[in-house]
Amino acid sequence: MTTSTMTPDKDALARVGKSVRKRLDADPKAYKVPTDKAEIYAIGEFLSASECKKLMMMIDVVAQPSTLYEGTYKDGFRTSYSGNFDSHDQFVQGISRRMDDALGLPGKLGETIQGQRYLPGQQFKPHHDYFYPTEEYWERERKNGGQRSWTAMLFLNHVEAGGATNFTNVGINIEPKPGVLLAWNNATVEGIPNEDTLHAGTPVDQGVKYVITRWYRTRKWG
Ligand SMILES: O=C(O)CCC(=O)C(=O)O
Ligand SMILES: [Fe+2]
Repeated sequence: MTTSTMTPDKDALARVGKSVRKRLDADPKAYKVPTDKAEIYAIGEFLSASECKKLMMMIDVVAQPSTLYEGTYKDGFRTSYSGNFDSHDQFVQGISRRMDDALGLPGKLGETIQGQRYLPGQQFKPHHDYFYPTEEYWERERKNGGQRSWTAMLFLNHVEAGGATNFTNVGINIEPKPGVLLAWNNATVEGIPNEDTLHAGTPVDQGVKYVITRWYRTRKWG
């Protein structure tokens, strides 16, 4: 078996990784987390307070118990509530475009923005955002835009206690702060899914946590 069949979309992951890296490195507002294990960037004040508020209200409308390919709500793996936004909504389209612009990626690569809400005790245990090509779901996702490259996540509010995004192997905790965009490359520079991007939405202890996420594929999504 060749490397490219063992690692689907390897060349595309390397190419997309490189172009986003170049874009973020040139952005004076983007802060690069100092680690060699993964490419993780943060941009502060990406959204205004009123945009965050509007998105939180929209999450309350679409939120249902979160689903997963592996593990279920019942297993306690991902106990948040989440839902996809209406991709035809003009406000959602504007936010999506700004995320695409920050990363320099064409919007067609991005999945519909997903909103997520965690109440006290709720969490998303350590996981990778990339797909495991050995799993049954892969055949569908392969045709659906292929492997996930970058993740862009926006924190919408301050959480009284808990709820940090923890990059388990890197050993960093990112505390929720309203309007902060967090973006990371799920692959290595070579285009191989990066195991060190393992991350968790740690349990909320007090308050509520709201985030939105947009995952980018290597090819046109959908
Ligand atoms: O809520 C978080 O901090 C992490 C969310 C996450 O990992 C995801 O939605 O893929
Ligand atoms: Fe994730």
